[in-house]
Amino acid sequence: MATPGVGAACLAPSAATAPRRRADPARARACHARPRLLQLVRRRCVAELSREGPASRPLHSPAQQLAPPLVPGLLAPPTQAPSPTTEPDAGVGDLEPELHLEGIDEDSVDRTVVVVSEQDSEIMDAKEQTPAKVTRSIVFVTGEAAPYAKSGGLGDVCGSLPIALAARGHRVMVVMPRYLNGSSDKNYAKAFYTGKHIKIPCFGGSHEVTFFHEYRDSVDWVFVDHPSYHRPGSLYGDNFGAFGDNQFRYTLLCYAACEAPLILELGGYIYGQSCMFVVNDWHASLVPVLLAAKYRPYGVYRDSRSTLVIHNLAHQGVEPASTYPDLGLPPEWYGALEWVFPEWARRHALDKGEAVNFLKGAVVTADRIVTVSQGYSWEVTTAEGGQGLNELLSSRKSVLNGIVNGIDINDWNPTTDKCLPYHYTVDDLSGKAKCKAELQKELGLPVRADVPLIGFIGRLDYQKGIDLIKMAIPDLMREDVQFVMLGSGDPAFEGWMRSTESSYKDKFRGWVGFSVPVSHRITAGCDILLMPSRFEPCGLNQLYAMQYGTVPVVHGTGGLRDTVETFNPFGEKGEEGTGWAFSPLTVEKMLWALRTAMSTYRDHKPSWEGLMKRGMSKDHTWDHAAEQYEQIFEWAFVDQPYVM
Ligand SMILES: Nc1ncnc2c1ncn2[C@@H]1O[C@H](COP(=O)(O)OP(=O)(O)O[C@H]2O[C@H](CO)[C@@H](O)[C@H](O)[C@H]2O)[C@@H](O)[C@H]1O
Repeated sequence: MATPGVGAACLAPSAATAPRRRADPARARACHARPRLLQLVRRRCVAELSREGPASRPLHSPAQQLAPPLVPGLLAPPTQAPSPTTEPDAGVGDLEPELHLEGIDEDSVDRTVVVVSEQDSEIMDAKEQTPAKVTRSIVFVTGEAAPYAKSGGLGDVCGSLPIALAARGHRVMVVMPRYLNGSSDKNYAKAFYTGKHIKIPCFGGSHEVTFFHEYRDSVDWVFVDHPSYHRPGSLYGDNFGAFGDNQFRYTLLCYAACEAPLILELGGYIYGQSCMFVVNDWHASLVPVLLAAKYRPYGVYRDSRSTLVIHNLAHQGVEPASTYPDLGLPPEWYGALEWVFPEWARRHALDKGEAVNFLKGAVVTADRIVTVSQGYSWEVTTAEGGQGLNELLSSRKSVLNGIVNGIDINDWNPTTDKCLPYHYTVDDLSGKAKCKAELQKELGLPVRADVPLIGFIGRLDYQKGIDLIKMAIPDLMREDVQFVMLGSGDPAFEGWMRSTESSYKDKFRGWVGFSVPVSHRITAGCDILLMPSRFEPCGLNQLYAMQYGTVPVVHGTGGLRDTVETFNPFGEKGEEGTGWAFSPLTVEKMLWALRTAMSTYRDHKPSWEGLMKRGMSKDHTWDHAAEQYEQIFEWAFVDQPYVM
């Protein structure tokens, strides 16, 4: 019997000797539905492994063979199993075979055994997926992923890119915390306790975490459970600010993510040591440091590589240098995380500014670095955009690339969106006008088709340029216009939104809060979406807006400049462009762009329709980006690990 493609790499003796096999989604599903087949395959692979020579040892379980003995005393499983808060998953690890597949060869499995969920078939129907040329075991590590937990664009990307990669044939796992904060608990209802738990030596103790798992859309969603993830508030803080123990919470996540591929038998067998770790932002940034400092010296993960994905350089996970011993890293690795604040940023004359910086740790240890747009990959190497890391990032330019995010078109699609009262397509926009009227009704604004309705959605944060909107509002409100803002964050801006609403009752609505359905209705119901971001690594709202025929007016920076083409009525092939990207970032320029957009809306209807249709016709799917990520992974595996 031939070895099936999915996961074969993880059990293969070495990257050099193991032929890489193509694994397609159908095969992935077949594997999950065929535990017996997998167990047989695994036994065979294990047998091959144990024939390897003096280095091999008897295998009792993959975890025993691969992890703790090689990293002495690092992550011992606790002696007593903790009592799970959810029923153990009978489906993980010890599945009882019911199907008799002996004698069926791999190819016939591919053709005949396809277990497709309703959701899967919808996705497959929507677009025929191109399989990847080389398939891999990919482990995403992230602080958030939609729909489980989301505070912004990071959650959107980590909730959809893994699915796109899995659809191309990769075996994909996403590791994130199991946040129980009251509002997100129900999202984890289908994730079950795996029976696996480990103790993590850090912060002066030994901290037990457990693993939960859900298999959905061909992706293994792995949730790390620990009491520090169970508290009210948002993911990273509450009304009093960021949680004081975030460094601890995400240290646990990183250790757990390094162990997960070695110990979790998902769909019957482990991911193993030949993985591509995709570490997102500072929350996951300790992973490449751990690979270099705590695994590779003991022979583990030498066949793995890591890619750091920078979604936002503004958050780096910086804490006092005195916390370094808490991280459980060898003292000689301090330099990887060492960070010294410039003098102006220190608190007093005796403050030496010494700190540890998680994101910096990943910048100096990851094999590849990706930013979420090409424009941003250049900006991070400049003093203006590098947030203090520009020199380091410049020194790694040869492995630094930009890939513009895609969007989840199953979630963000005006023809099927469950949050919308009416649906529409590029060929029939009548539903959009109805969505606008419904939105005006919902907001208590005068229901008028002729007035331009401008929207803003986003975190109320310095990055998003809310202060510019605040300065422009008195001028803008003199026009015949309606404006709706949805956002939460800085309490000062929240208060300003409320008071502005009471000053301009017929024109302005400020919705303070975080509501995904409302964000969909605003995206569909508005004519214009405003994004005056100071910097924007990629930006998703402008992509959603274009997908919904809403014309973006943005500051031409980072990913906004890469994705929004300014309207040109005299282009070579006639009218061109999908919106307005203004620059520099001043109130005057922003007002100029808004007024130009509004007059085009009012006085040049055919041009406006052209703008809407060109935006809607653009390909915003993940397909192209997923292919580019595969190329980055290829390059990473061609090279030796950056830090061996
Ligand atoms: N009050 C609210 N209610 C409902 N939904 C809300 C909301 N506030 C924000 N959202 C949603 O959160 C997401 C925000 O995504 P963005 O990409 O615009 O910004 P963010 O700065 O969070 O992401 C960072 O990471 C992403 C992903 O890489 C980059 O695109 C971006 O430039 C970078 O700053 C969108 O889905 C938006 O609809």
